Amino acid sequence: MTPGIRPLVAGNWKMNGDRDSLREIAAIAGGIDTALSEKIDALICPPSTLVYLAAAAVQDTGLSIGGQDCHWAASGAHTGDISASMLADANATHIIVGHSERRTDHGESSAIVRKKAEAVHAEGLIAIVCIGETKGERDAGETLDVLKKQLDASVPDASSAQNTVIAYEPVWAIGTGVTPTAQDVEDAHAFMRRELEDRFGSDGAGMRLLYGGSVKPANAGELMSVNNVDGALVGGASLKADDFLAICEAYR
Ligand SMILES: O=C(CO)COP(=O)(O)O
Repeated sequence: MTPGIRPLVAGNWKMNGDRDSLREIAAIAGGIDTALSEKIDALICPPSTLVYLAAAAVQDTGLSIGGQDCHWAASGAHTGDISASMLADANATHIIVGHSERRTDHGESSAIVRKKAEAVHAEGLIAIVCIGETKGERDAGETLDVLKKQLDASVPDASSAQNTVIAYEPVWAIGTGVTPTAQDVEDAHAFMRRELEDRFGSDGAGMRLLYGGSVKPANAGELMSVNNVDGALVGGASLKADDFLAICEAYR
């Protein structure tokens, strides 16, 4: 938590979900009651095939719908890609950029991630910029160096507390059931906060810093109470309404 910052609990469905899954999204929206939505923002990022339908299903609820990635261009000859303006047109409010699976599977550099985040901002949407070290980098004691390099190169200069969320996702904690200790998370988030304050001043102080990587109902309470952790980016446990809502409940 950071005093004065409204938490964001975000689900990244990755390459999972079909139209049947809209029921799960409706169930999540139904579980974010008024009391909870006064305390947190809640977001699900389904595959792009479902964004428009999901956004229609959650209208006037405490749940928002986002995209998982976008191209940096608004339109053009980029077969298979989707633009931030298309996701905006489908009523997405946020777009994840720079997820480690994009960086690894698609060779995305921080320079590309930055261009994508700029495209998100240009559409008036919120960019969730992901950073995080690999196991090898952590073992070599390079975690904070990696975070600094990725923050510097991935986060656009025009970022503000309103249009940008940073998600710290240690690559080795994603989908493994293994998480860093609360102290390790606190150290990483304190470091990111200092870096962002140095660069963006009060906007850096107000940016939401999410933790992601094997967040589940059993560890959400501990992880979400860590200083400078302003919410979660949840993968596997966001696919089932009961699990995702149990994570949100950490903030009730
Ligand atoms: O990559 C993640 C969210 O973007 C985390 O995934 P898991 O919660 O499945 O570890």
